[in-house]
Amino acid sequence: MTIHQLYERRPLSQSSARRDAAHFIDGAFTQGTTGKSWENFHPVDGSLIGRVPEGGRAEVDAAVTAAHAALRGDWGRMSVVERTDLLGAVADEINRRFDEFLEAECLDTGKPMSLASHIDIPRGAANFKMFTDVAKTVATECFPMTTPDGAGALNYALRRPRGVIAVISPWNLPLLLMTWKVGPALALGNAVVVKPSEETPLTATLLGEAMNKVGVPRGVYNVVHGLGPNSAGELLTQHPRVNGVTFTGETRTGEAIMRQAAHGIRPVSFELGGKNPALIFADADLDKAVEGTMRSAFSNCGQVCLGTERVYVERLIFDEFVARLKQGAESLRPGRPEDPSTGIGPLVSKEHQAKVLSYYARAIEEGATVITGGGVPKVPADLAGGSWIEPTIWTGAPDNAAIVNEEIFGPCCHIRPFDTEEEAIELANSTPYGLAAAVWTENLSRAHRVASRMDVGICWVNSWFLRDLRTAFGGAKQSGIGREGGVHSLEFYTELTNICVKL
Ligand SMILES: NC(=O)C1=CN([C@@H]2O[C@H](COP(=O)(O)OP(=O)(O)OC[C@H]3O[C@@H](n4cnc5c(N)ncnc54)[C@H](O)[C@@H]3O)[C@@H](O)[C@H]2O)C=CC1
Ligand SMILES: O=C(O)/C=C/C=C(\O)C(=O)O
Repeated sequence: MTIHQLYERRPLSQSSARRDAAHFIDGAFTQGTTGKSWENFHPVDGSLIGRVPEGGRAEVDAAVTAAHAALRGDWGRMSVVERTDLLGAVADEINRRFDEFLEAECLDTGKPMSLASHIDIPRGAANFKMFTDVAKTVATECFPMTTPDGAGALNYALRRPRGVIAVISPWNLPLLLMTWKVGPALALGNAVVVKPSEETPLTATLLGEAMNKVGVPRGVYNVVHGLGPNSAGELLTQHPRVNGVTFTGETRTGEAIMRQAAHGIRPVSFELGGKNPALIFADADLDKAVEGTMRSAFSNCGQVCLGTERVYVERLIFDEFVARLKQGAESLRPGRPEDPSTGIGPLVSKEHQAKVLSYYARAIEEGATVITGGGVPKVPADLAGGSWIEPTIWTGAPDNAAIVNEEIFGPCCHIRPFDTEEEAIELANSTPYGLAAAVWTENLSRAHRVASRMDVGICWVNSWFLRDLRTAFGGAKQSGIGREGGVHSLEFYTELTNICVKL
């Protein structure tokens, strides 16, 4: 039976029992001691999924203490092979319980199962597998040197785990983005305390069960739920015994976390916001460019930091491109995650819907022309409680408009014509962000030339979100600090100790 057949008769929100989340500290699930909690709602219809406990100082302290104990205990003593075998088993366990992870992720986010079953959950498992390979093949540098007595000396560098890593993760790709950090952290011998987004607590909690099932020692993987400021997020990133902080989310939040991590000089690794451009040249394969931009602007309801919110199209094909993207956007039918014909899910929450709608209103004030969308779609009565939004396309806004410069994080883009390659490059680089770009052209020389001038961490040519996990991933300018992925993750998750041996 396929996952869609499983849910054919009953919506996901009615087919599962109420699910309360729990902290996972030192290998055990707990509701903690604060007595505070919040309600977690299904963004599709506003139904209650369950309650989430809010962690405080006691939970954060307990989790950090457990993580240090794990580093001093069995986990710290394991060989790389033993450690990576266990993490391979975690990946297998995610795959074995694939449907449970899928259901939890779609309950929390409302995203279509067709999307999460192809991207979120498989990547959750792959993030563990990939970094076990990296950890097993880490090389080290060695510099033989001469000394005045002629005997010489040998320098070699040992890579050691950094220690206890705080992982602060967002709600748009909850399991994928959390394991993208937990995978390398653990493979390289660290222990983690995760503070998942308050919007999406379930898959991080479920991963605790997988860790216990395969025998990952207690204290290696900890989860403390809570909010950001004045709550578990701030307490964790300020905690004096946390040795490094890795974060994916909004740039302004990154600034706050950086200040918090400054106490005690803790290193940070940040993947932050974007206002990513797509450049569509007249010599592009238009079918591919339209299909790629459809995905980059609208998939996951536009809640992807790498998504395209600015599209620059060579004037010769501008009208045709706009017409075709409009047609595509209007074909996206809102629906429940379990419905295979669903083209677009809701935004993650009512709060985020209000934010995106405020930009839709701002677009009008700024003089943009609404090509399609701009509001809340009509949905069947049983979905009326959800945080739905129309895929939206604008043209004609001035280059300094907020909708052209600020990250909206919704299914929307502004399309503007350009006349020369030089102009397109200048427009693409014109925001303080520098996460990703997409260049669409069939001209090989132009592809390389333009890509090399994008001020971004990741530039796709004739594609989008094509991910090889061995590559450096991260943002330039205000879109991040550092790179993760493949051997690049070694930089943040390990400390180098140079050993100089006099011969
Ligand atoms: N570029 C990206 O990858 C993402 C961008 N966003 C954007 O950010 C906006 C705000 O959404 P949020 O969920 O609030 O994202 P956020 O970036 O504020 O939060 C992400 C994570 O950081 C935590 N956090 C917030 N403040 C903190 C603090 N002072 N110390 C420690 N942890 C803290 C949150 O609890 C959550 O786990 C969204 O409307 C969206 O536009 C949201 C998610 C991902
Ligand atoms: O593929 C990845 O590792 C990450 C993809 C998306 C994000 O980082 C994001 O939307 O925040």
